[in-house]
Amino acid sequence: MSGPVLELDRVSKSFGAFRAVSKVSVALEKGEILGLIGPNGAGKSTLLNLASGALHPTSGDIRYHGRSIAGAHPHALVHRGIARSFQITAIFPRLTVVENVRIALMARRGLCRDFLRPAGKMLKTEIATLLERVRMSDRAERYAGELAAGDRKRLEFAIALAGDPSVVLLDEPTAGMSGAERAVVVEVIMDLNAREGVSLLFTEHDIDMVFAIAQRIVVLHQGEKIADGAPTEVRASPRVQEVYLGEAANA
Ligand SMILES: Nc1ncnc2c1ncn2[C@@H]1O[C@H](COP(=O)(O)OP(=O)(O)OP(=O)(O)O)[C@@H](O)[C@H]1O
Repeated sequence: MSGPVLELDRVSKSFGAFRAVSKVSVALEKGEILGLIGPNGAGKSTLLNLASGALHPTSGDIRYHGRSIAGAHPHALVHRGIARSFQITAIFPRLTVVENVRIALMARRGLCRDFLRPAGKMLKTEIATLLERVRMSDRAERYAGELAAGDRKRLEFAIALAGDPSVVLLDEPTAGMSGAERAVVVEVIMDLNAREGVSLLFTEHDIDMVFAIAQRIVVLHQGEKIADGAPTEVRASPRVQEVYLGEAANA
């Protein structure tokens, strides 16, 4: 089927009298890496929350493969193929990397009632594949709570990928990481997109990273979309320079 995988169609979101997102339209194409940028408070996280079902739009529609998903519960969307990775990682710190991934796989496959069975060999191949995809094979037996920021984020990717998603939404995937950790996370993101054809929509404060990996960039400012295009077009936009890049330069 052609057309966007995920489409936000003139979505608005108000919190009381405050409009955090105002009539924003964004179409994520199949296999695309789309970066969402904007100054603090521009509405990026709100837009990602609307896309993942964590928030429901005040008006406008959201479609996944052409069908409206506005108002759908996040769990339902995960099962349909939209995975969300959070700014604050949602992992079990006292379990190992392998155990965390196993639980994610079991949950996605409705095997939760088997939690108490000896789970040593269950899903071994799938777990190994997921860990390989996020470059974590060598950390399989480490406790999740002892991992460095970049490793935690990659474990979180593995958990998101356990549902075999076609769309992955990422909220600041390299936040709080060292340069080296960031480089590995970027490599994993690029690889997921290139090898698996996963469509990615991500927010990020690290502008260099956005311009390095995004194929298209949407810029928000005060809840409104002010640019949407190829990185070179966005970089050249006087409006973007004025409200966003100018602000960064003055910071
Ligand atoms: N639950 C909420 N209730 C009230 N206001 C909210 C709520 N969530 C977000 N806002 C407001 O909506 C605006 C957009 O917030 P949002 O977190 O989407 O921005 P952002 O672009 O992700 O910002 P940042 O880059 O700082 O993370 C902000 O002014 C914020 O204070």
